[in-house]
Amino acid sequence: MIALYNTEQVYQIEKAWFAQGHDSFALMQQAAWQCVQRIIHAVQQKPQTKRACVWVGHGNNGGDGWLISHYLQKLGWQVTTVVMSADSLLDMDDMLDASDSDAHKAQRIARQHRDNFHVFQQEARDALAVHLAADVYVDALFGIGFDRAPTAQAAHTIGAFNHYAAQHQALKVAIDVPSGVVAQTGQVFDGVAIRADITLCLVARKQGLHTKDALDYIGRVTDIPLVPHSDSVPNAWLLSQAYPFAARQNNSHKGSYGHVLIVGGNRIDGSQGMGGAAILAASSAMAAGAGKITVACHDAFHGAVLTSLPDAMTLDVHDTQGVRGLIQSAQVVAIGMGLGRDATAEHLFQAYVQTAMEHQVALIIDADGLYHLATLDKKAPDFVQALKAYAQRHSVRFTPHSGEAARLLHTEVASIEQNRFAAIRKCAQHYGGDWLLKGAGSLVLEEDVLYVCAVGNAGLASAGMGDVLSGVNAGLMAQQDLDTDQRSLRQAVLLHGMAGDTLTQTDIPATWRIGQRGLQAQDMPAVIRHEMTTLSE
Ligand SMILES: NC(=O)C1=CN([C@@H]2O[C@H](COP(=O)(O)OP(=O)(O)OC[C@H]3O[C@@H](n4cnc5c(N)ncnc54)[C@H](O)[C@@H]3O)[C@@H](O)[C@H]2O)[C@@H](O)CC1
Ligand SMILES: Nc1ncnc2c1ncn2[C@@H]1O[C@H](COP(=O)(O)OP(=O)(O)O)[C@@H](O)[C@H]1O
Ligand SMILES: [K+]
Repeated sequence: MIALYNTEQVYQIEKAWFAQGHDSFALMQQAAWQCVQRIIHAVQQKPQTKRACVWVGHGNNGGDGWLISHYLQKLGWQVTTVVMSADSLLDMDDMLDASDSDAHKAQRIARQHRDNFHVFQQEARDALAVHLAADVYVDALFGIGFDRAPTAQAAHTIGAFNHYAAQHQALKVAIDVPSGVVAQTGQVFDGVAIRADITLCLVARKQGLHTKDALDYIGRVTDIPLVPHSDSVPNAWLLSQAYPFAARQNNSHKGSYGHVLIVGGNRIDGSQGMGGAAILAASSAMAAGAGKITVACHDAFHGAVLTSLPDAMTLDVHDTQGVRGLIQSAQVVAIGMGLGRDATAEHLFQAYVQTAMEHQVALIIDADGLYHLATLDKKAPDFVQALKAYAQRHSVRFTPHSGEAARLLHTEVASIEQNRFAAIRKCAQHYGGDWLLKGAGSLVLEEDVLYVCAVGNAGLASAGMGDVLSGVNAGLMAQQDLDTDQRSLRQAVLLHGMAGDTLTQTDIPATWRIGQRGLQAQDMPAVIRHEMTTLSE
């Protein structure tokens, strides 16, 4: 698994390196030289490619850019350097000063040899345009120092980079981070960021590159580690490889693989109801290999459940006696998918979770279950505290998307989105247990270790996909013959994402192939089963 670091950790790694007596400017030179090697490698298919346009900012990322310009020129390339702001330009008549920053040293070296640069000005874009024909566009505007919404000048420069690179059909190479992407969080403000084909990530892989908005901007990421840092503890890990499943024992029976109870699929006040949520969760739990499934849903849906999933048993979700009885014999209760948000559903939620705790049953709390949990956090704090205490000793998984997480933390969605890494940690601190924060580049916090999911795609952005995931989760958790990794939350998230990727890949048998548009939750269970088989081989 690739280790992911937050911005402070990256600065810390650099600091530790310098503290050992290494020179910071030498590191910048190394960074630039290696970037140049990668750029040359990237264009080797087209050896006539020797025109670069390097856009530099005023910080150290810009320093990398000045040196990249210089080295490419030395290698015979035709290079234009575009400077974001005239403020960062040095007076070349001044002597090199020992207190010069690394970025200034870099600029001085580049300009001493050949002063071929232009200052970007929004109002004079047309005059600049004639200098911008190039095969490779290098983005050295901002790196990890970019941590807030761009200024107007930054936004205009980023926009112009994308515009002219597209006009010249240039390869877009981002140095360290595509400018406009916050390396800490993956956030991009109002779609203003460099759309890179390649990101050359310096020193250590930044956690924000693989989640949220960043996914649309990073292109292919290549690491240039520069300094040894294997002893530094990363903030998270990039999840891409599921654990293989062990074969089943010959001498086993359905009881060996656990009983899953799905509680959801309710119907309130004569509404159409949400029976589909329970059906999707149940069929996915079955596809993930659970031995036995019972669906506790509104009795209006019992016929539908049996038609689509004859392997399941049904029970009326309002039959509290019956459901409580079944909870005692289940290995896992997955509660909330289409449970409804009225007072009766809230009462059922609290009662069933209480029973699961009394009988030490593993829990998955999703969808409307999370809605009630947020309400109960204010209304019945003792219950929420008891659940937290229970989660210290037993398996409890909470699986919100940003909207549900916001409600659980009694805040706005925007504040979750601003820093999903911080949000998932807050959720776990407040409620205990293991957490999944869903969305592009989902975050998993399991046994206090943070993961960023590198599989899955926007085809999964359709109704019912979360219910499928709850089912996979429940199905894996129920199978006690599997080891902890194989039953883990991260394994469920991986299987779900992998099935989505398989369905939307272009190089797979036509039977499985669909597309991101029109991918439906009901397409998933069969492919989840296929992924599990592939992993078992
Ligand atoms: N010697 C070193 O420490 C090394 C640093 N390296 C490079 O240095 C980069 C980090 O450099 P810096 O810390 O100087 O940061 P940056 O070069 O990323 O950006 C710095 C400047 O941008 C400003 N800024 C931040 N957000 C902004 C926004 N939204 N709009 C406008 N301005 C904004 C900051 O206030 C700061 O002045 C790395 O990403 C990497 O490219 C590499 O050369 C490796 C060695
Ligand atoms: N753009 C995306 N890229 C990757 N995964 C996504 C994307 N959009 C949604 N997903 C995944 O699909 C699932 C959707 O779950 P959820 O929002 O709970 O849907 P629902 O409540 O409709 O079932 C989550 O696992 C989520 O991470
Ligand atoms: K950059």
